[in-house]
Amino acid sequence: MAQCNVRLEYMASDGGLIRSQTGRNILVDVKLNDAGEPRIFIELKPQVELRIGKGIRVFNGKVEEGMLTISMPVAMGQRLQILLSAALPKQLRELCGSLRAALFGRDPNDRDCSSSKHCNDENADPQARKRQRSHPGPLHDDPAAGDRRPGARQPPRNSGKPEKPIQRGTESENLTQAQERVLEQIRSGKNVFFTGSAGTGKSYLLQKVVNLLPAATTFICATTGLAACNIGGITLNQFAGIGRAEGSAQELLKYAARGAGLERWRRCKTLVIDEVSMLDGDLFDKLEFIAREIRNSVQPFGGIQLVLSGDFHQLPPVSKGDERRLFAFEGLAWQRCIKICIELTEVKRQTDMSFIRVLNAIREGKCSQEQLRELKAMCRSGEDDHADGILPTKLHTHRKECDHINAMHLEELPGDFVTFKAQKAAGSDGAYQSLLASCPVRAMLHLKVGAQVTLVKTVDLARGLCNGARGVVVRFTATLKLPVVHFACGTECVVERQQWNLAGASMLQVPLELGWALSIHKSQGMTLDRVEVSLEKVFECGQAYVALSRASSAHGLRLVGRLTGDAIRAHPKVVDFYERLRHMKIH
Ligand SMILES: Nc1ncnc2c1ncn2[C@@H]1O[C@H](COP(=O)(O)OP(=O)(O)OP(=O)(O)O)[C@@H](O)[C@H]1O
Repeated sequence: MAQCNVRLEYMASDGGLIRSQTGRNILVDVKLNDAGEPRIFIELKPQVELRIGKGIRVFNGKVEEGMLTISMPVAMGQRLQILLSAALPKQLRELCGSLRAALFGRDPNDRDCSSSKHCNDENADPQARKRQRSHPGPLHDDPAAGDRRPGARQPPRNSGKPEKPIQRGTESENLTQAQERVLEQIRSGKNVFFTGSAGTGKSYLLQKVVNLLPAATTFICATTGLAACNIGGITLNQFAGIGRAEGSAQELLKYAARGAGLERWRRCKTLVIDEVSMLDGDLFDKLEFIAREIRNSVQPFGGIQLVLSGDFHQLPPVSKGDERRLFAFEGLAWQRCIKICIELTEVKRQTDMSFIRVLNAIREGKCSQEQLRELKAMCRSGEDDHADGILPTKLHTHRKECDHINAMHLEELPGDFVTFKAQKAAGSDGAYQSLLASCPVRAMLHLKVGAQVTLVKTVDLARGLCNGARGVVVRFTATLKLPVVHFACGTECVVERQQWNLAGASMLQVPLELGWALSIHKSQGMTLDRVEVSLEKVFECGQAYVALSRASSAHGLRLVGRLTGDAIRAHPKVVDFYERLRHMKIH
């Protein structure tokens, strides 16, 4: 099995592209289907299952660079090119072994790839080779790193060749009307800010946006390392090449206009920034200045298309001491660049309308005493009575408190620890340390049978295995000692290591965190099945809202401690911003 970026290209008999589909961090495997026949399974949505038969060609010349191309006939003289990239070479070698085994009628689990007889690059179709070259290279999630590795794909330069048009089609499946509108505006090249309350599908939509835009000229960034890891991108500071962003705009320009940073600024056509609520307005202004200077352009943001996503009612920019940071919308760059704001209003995380109404009132800091009483009445109270042994996760304002609670509970469990050490796959020591610091998983994960765990990466949405899914470790597998987790949604499965990438570093680790307690900061973006919230220590606007809105239902939310209106605060500037936004009816 390989986890990689995937591009499927359906080609007409004359070599023209009919349609394509892309995805990042997708699982690709060769295994037997229910009828016992070997198939290639690609975990796109919907899943793609392909027959392995006559006419299949495998171009494995770039396996060591994390790329592999498979070409096969489909219907009516058409061919399908499967372009895999950003994979671990070991996984691709195994995939080639399984393919060869399948072609020769052996069990695809025989993954020996020592011979390259039938996985040979020599007779590669030149067109497929060309496309493989233009396909995202190893660790493409960090375009910044692409140019530093020996032999890595060079970014396309301004050759005058028109860029591949943005594809329509599969990306817009299952979207709400507002989500569709966002995609439409992005397709037409506009700068777009899309926002909405928790659970309205901003992250869901962002994934579609990422799949939609050409990988070579699109940079996927987030304001924090954690958020960047979650979307398979890089931090905004890494993109900009400005280190810790300390200094005046002129000083930052000097850093940005060097080496790989300069190359990224020049190459970038679309810049996606997630969790924009945590972007400091002053920094946004400086970046806009840098963009115009480096690109020698008077256009807003130097002509780069901006796609911003986030909810200003959630966590704000991190303050430095007493110095209050500006919201991004307070800066001049916002006025200059952002003309299209689209608010997603259809909540997808929860279905209970009265719970959604109370959450929305909390978001806007307008929760009446009556609504607070209503919330208390809706939520669970008293003892944990979950028959499956999965306890609610306690959300806390401070990470240290969570670490203490988790360590204590784990220690109390009987039995031996099983430890999972993160496996470094690529990157310098510095980049690897940054990845570890940003990643939602730890360098060392200690588990025991009975440990409460939270899944920290969406691995299979259809089976309820999303970021935040709660479960309990029921055993470890005999050979690899991987954890088998029973999840609150009813699924029980082996949790395998997943790949994490950031800024040129890559590692494999089991995507679990201890689940007795979790910091509110770390929970941002998650959907939690069972959660316990105490709002007594809340110190920041938006914190109470982030904590409460993680719950997928009021039934799965337990409120403890005193709940007063004081804990529920919305920042007046944010309230004003959203009022203006709605009043202006920009969209
Ligand atoms: N159009 C859609 N169709 C089906 N499910 C959706 C859709 N949009 C979002 N969802 C689902 O709704 C849930 C919440 O979505 P998501 O996490 O993207 O919301 P969000 O706006 O990013 O929330 P938050 O602000 O809390 O991070 C997820 O389980 C997601 O898969």
